[in-house]
Amino acid sequence: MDDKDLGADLAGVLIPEDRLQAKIRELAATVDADYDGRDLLLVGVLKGAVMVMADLARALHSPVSMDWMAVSSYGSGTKSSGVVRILKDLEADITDRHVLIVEDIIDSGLTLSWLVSNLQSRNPASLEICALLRKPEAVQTEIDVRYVGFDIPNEFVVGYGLDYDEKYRNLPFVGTLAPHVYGGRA
Ligand SMILES: O=P(O)(O)OC[C@H]1O[C@H](OP(=O)(O)OP(=O)(O)O)[C@H](O)[C@@H]1O
Ligand code: HPA
Ligand SMILES: [Mg+2]
Repeated sequence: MDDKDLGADLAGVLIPEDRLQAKIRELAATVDADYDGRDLLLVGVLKGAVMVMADLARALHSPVSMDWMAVSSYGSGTKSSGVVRILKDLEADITDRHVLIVEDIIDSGLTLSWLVSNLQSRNPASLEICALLRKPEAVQTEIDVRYVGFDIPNEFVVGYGLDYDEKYRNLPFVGTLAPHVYGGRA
C-alpha cells in the first residue's frame, strides 16, 4: 500500500512491522520455555489470527501442530454483535492435548470467553491463550490470558490480519482507521 492510500484510509500506524515481529519472537521464546518440548497444538482463530499464527509458529523452536477454528462476531461492522457463530470447527480431537489459542485481538473479550468455554468442554490437558493485541478499556469479561503482545487504546485497528469489512488484513503493521472510512461509528 503506498503513502497515498495510507493517507486516505488510515489515521496512523499504531504498531510498526519491526515492533510486531520483535514482540512475536519474544512471545515465541516464552512459549518455547513454558511448554519445554511438550506436544503443543496451536489453535488459530480465523481469519484475524492468520498472520500472528504464521509468524508465531515459525518463531517457535519446538515442533507444534496447527489447527484452525473460524468464528465470527463482528460481521462487517466495528462493534461485536455479541453472538458468536462457529463457521468452521477444529479437525483435531483436543481431548488430553495441550492447546494454545492464538488470537489477533481481545476487544470486548466476548469471542474468547465463548471460545474458552467451548474448548474447555472438550477436556484438553491444558488450555491457554496467546493474543497479540488487547484493549483493556473495552474488555467486558474477565479472561485469563497467558500471553499478550500489546495493550492498545480503545480504537478500531486494522492490519496484520485485522480487517474492516474484510479489507486491510494484508497490511504488515497495525494501524488505526480514519473515522471517515467507517462513518465515525466506532
Ligand atoms: O473480543 P471481541 O470483541 O470478541 O473481538 C475479537 C474478535 O473479533 C475479531 O474477529 P471477527 O469476528 O471480526 O472475525 P475475523 O477474525 O474473521 O475478522 C477478532 O479477530 C477476534 O476474533
Ligand atoms: O479493533 C478491531 N479491528 C478489527 N477487528 C476487530 N475485531 C475486534 N476488534 C477489532
Ligand atoms: Mg473481523
